[in-house]
Amino acid sequence: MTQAAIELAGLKKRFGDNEIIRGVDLAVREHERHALIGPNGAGKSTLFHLISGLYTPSAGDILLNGRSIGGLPPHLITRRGLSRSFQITTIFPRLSVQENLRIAAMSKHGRRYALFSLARNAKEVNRDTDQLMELVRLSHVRDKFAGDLTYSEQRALEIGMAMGPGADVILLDEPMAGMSREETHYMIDLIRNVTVGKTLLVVEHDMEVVFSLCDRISVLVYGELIATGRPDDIRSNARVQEAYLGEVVA
Ligand SMILES: Nc1ncnc2c1ncn2[C@@H]1O[C@H](COP(=O)(O)OP(=O)(O)OP(=O)(O)O)[C@@H](O)[C@H]1O
Repeated sequence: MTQAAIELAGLKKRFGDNEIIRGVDLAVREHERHALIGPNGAGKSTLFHLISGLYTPSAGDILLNGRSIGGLPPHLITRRGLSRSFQITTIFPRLSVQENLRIAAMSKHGRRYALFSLARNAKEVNRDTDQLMELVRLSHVRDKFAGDLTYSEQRALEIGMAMGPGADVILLDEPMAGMSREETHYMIDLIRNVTVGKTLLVVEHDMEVVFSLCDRISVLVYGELIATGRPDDIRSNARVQEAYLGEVVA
């Protein structure tokens, strides 16, 4: 059995008297694509904020590739190999696609910058930038301002930005939000490609995306996981049907 890429152990988050995450245990396996679903307000974003270091756990622990990251700030968690995208777009609109991805690629090399290795690093950064651009299929718009891209191209760029730091664990928060069916299908394929050999944890409301993209699914309801399993098991799980899926898939 492979080691978990992300492990949550008795994880809790309280805001004042309100316990939003109420003791979550979860092991996201290395190299799996794992979806986190649940009704509005279940705590999905809060869980992402905890894993990526924006929030500090009230109790419990978070392990990344077997090492505790609970309470570490976001930049140190990124350095340990975890990267995330946000519900809101986080690209630089007045920079080109190439410049945006270059910034992301540079953050991978940042710590190794030294006077005598500048030239070599610049070459590596350029190579990584081109690779990223190909991976998210934006080479044909490399010189366009990010702000002038179509909506789905911007989301693809955002995924490229998240991949840039060389992360092997990727968190995507509602990557399909606001997309047409056609754009959604394109994006499923793109995400499948960019996450080969990586671990993906994705929050997504679109059940077609979840069922076709992910190996396993976890269902969060009122801050507690009520089920984790393969798509077919989740689809036929009576508790999940009652708590969530019944409302979503007619
Ligand atoms: N900083 C905060 N302070 C107080 N309460 C918060 C804070 N952040 C989130 N909450 C509360 O936690 C609950 C869970 O919110 P969260 O955004 O994590 O849910 P979600 O499952 O991501 O919902 P959605 O699907 O609508 O995005 C909500 O009741 C929200 O009001």
